Amino acid sequence: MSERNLRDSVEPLLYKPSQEIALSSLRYHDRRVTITKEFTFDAAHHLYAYKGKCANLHGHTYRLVVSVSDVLDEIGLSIDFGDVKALVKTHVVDRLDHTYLNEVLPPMNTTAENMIVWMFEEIERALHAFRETARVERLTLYETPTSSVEITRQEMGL
Ligand SMILES: Nc1nc2c(c(=O)[nH]1)N=C([C@H](O)[C@H](O)COP(=O)(O)OP(=O)(O)OP(=O)(O)O)CN2
Ligand SMILES: [Zn+2]
Repeated sequence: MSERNLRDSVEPLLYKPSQEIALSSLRYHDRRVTITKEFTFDAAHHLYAYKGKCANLHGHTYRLVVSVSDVLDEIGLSIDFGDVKALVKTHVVDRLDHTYLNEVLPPMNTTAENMIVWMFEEIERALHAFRETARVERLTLYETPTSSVEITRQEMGL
């Protein structure tokens, strides 16, 4: 292949400086898109008024799957994955990681169901303060690899 033919075939694939792209082409307008970020944390707990092994002190590696939505900004981002990471870590994950949940959470039985309602309220409050148009859409909390609970915005009555 001649040098000229090579240049002609490669040039269209090369990165173009962003100044050459019209700002309006960087996003879809007025679209709300849901993004999802996952977290893990380790914690100990026991259940009250429960007949079975989970009445005893034990631990889990919890997995929390957080889906949030927002309208796209001027460059086509809903919410930056990094902002969701910082917010969920600050308001939920770092408060629970390597703790004894029965002491750290507000007074409640530490079932996965109760925990996910509390998590939804905490994340929704922090997200709304961060950006008024942002919403929590869905949370899934895995207590073990085979046991999970889930709650949606609709189930929260929002
Ligand atoms: N509906 C719920 N049921 C149970 C909860 C709960 O929060 N909501 N919690 C427990 C215990 O905390 C237990 O640690 C987890 O239960 P389980 O999935 O039965 O744990 P296993 O390790 O036995 O799971 P396998 O993967 O089947 O070995 C109990 N129930
Ligand atoms: Zn448990």
